[in-house]
Amino acid sequence: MPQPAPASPTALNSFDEFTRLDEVVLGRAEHYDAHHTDTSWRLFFYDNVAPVLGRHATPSGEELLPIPGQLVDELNEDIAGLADALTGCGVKVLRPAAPGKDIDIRSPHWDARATPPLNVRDQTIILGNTIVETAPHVRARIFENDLLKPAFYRYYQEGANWLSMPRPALARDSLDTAYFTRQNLDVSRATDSESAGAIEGLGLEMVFDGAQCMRLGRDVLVNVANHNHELALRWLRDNIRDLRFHRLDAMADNHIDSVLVPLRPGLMLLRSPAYLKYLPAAMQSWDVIYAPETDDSNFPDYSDLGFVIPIGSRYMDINLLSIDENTVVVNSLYPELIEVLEGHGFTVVPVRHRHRRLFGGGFHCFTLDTVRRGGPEDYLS
Ligand SMILES: N[C@@H](Cc1ccc(O)cc1)C(=O)O
Ligand SMILES: NC(=[NH2+])NCCC[C@H](N)C(=O)O
Repeated sequence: MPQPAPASPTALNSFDEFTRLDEVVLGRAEHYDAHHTDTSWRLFFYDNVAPVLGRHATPSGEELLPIPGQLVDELNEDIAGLADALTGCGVKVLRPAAPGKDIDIRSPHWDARATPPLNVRDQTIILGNTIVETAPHVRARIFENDLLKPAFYRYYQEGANWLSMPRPALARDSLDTAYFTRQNLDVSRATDSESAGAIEGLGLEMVFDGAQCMRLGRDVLVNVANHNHELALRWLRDNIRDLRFHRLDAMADNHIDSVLVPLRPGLMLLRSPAYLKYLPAAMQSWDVIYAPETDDSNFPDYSDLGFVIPIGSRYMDINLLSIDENTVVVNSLYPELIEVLEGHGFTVVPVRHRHRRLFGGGFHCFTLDTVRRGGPEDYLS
């Protein structure tokens, strides 16, 4: 049943992924007309893009990979549908500011075409009453949170705490390739075209995205797949003293929200049984809904549009957004999942989302849930 959201302004309060949602920031895609495929981008998406980078059809020297305008328009249509659905559920929807044009950014060591604030889950974690800005991996995303600052200041005025991890320089050797080399994967297709400058003596930096975390009340799961992430886990533990951070040992290359989504205490959605072993012991006895198989017919056919790189996997739609412990917003183009969730008694709000593999985000990625009703409960004992 839709419940009215409280009158604004509201204090920041978000400790988990599933208690009743009252307020959310929803990303936007205006001017998402290219992927800047520099080394930091290629490494970040390597799991998904390596096979395509290997094909002779790739824009090897050409770093700006254009995205057809029709796809951006369709994405914006789908996001508008998501905004309406959230409002219809009684959730207050805030938006980042819109970039007015394509923006080229430059640091002392590199330049990049800025990514618009679409996947707002990625560069921030809300931990209770604290906004934590994380340390971007992709150079094109380093100023992305500027467009969320109007919202962050609003919460700050209402009493939120606000912290930022040290901003990484993302110089030539800042990123750790260990996750790939440990699997004997050759990363040269990502690193061969590196043009960024080096900073003498710097080495691996703290680099980490908010979407590497899953929040469970007083506990937070943190995916650590390399030394960049290891430094960030230490920073989280040193700076947020009242939550318990659990290290997931390389459950994925980086983000985990298309692998695992806690649905309510004692029940989670998981990509497959192979991922259980990464979870804290207490979660291994939770009930699990495994993501039903999909095939290519669930995804648009882009053959008429020429070369379009899928930066997201087929599992992107696991990435749902909970309105409360019984209500979830799910991509209508994943009917197999809707059926399973309804079978478990969930009310599913279906919203169409076509191009999730091109822009690399589902509904969890597109949103930053700033106000939920739950507190720092102990769900793990
Ligand atoms: N393999 C990564 C790469 C990726 C990250 C973010 C995206 O938006 C898209 C793709 C996926 O989990 O997590
Ligand atoms: N918060 C996000 N942007 N999550 C996206 C994770 C996508 C994941 N790499 C996949 O390809 O399935």
